[in-house]
Amino acid sequence: MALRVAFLGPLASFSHQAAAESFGRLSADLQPKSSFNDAFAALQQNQADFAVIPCENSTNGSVVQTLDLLADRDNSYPDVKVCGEYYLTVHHCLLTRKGLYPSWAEYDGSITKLYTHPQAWGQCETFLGKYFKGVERQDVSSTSKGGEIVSKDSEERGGAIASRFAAEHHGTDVLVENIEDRADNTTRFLILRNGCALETTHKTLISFLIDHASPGALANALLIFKKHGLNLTSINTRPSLKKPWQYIFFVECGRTPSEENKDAVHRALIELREVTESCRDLGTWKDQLSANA
Ligand SMILES: O=C(O)C(=O)C[C@]1(C(=O)O)C=C[C@@H](O)C=C1
Repeated sequence: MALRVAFLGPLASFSHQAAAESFGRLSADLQPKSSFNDAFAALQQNQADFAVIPCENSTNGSVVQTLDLLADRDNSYPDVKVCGEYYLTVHHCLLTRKGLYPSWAEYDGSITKLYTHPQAWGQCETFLGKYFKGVERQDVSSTSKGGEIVSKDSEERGGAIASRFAAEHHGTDVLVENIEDRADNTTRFLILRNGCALETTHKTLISFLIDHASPGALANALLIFKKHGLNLTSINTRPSLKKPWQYIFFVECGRTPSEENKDAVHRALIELREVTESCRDLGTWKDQLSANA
């Protein structure tokens, strides 16, 4: 099953970008949620394996909503754990309904309302102070939500602060680009997981050669992994180049470390040496998909 990754939606938010960039290569199932609370709840209820949540911005400081959820004063999310981080460079644009203004050079100052996520205002204060002093500001659940609102409204002269990606997604114009106060504007996202659902797995890679003339030699070798509680996760072969049609087997196996199985790999290797022509321990590492505790 693909990894389920929750993030603040709708699609084309900065959180979506961060989730896609941090989990894209794992072909994850990216799940937009309408609030940070919903993303936390999905994780706690095992409806998501990970959540990608902003916690801090280089220009505007902490995302207090996230800190409040992590503070978890009423113990609603006891199993939510941080397992990683991701830095996203954040470039904001001013989005307006398609065709509303010909260009920024010809903008007549008629926008009456601006929409964005509360975090984004503070990242664009210089631009807003210069061109939109006194214009009404409406907080919305995400920058992408702001883009969606201005793409749909037909009466109002609204503007949204969001990404170029959101403009393309919602079919709005980009009236001005790079309106953030600082070109190095960066948001740090925390990667969260459910500490109960997914424990850290350690993976080990072992290679061995067996006597192909001996029936059951491979089965005997694989049974040793089973005996020591080592879960087989992949088997590959390459020609041994010693004899034609003889192979080196590469076996990857995983285990959730515990007091009982801490010597499992060592014990399995001792037994493997007895049933194989040769065998080699190629190393153990923390499985990236189960992440760090
Ligand atoms: O509104 C979005 O697009 C989000 O993903 C949220 C968020 C945030 O809360 O920090 C993410 C990155 C930017 O800093 C602005 C907004």
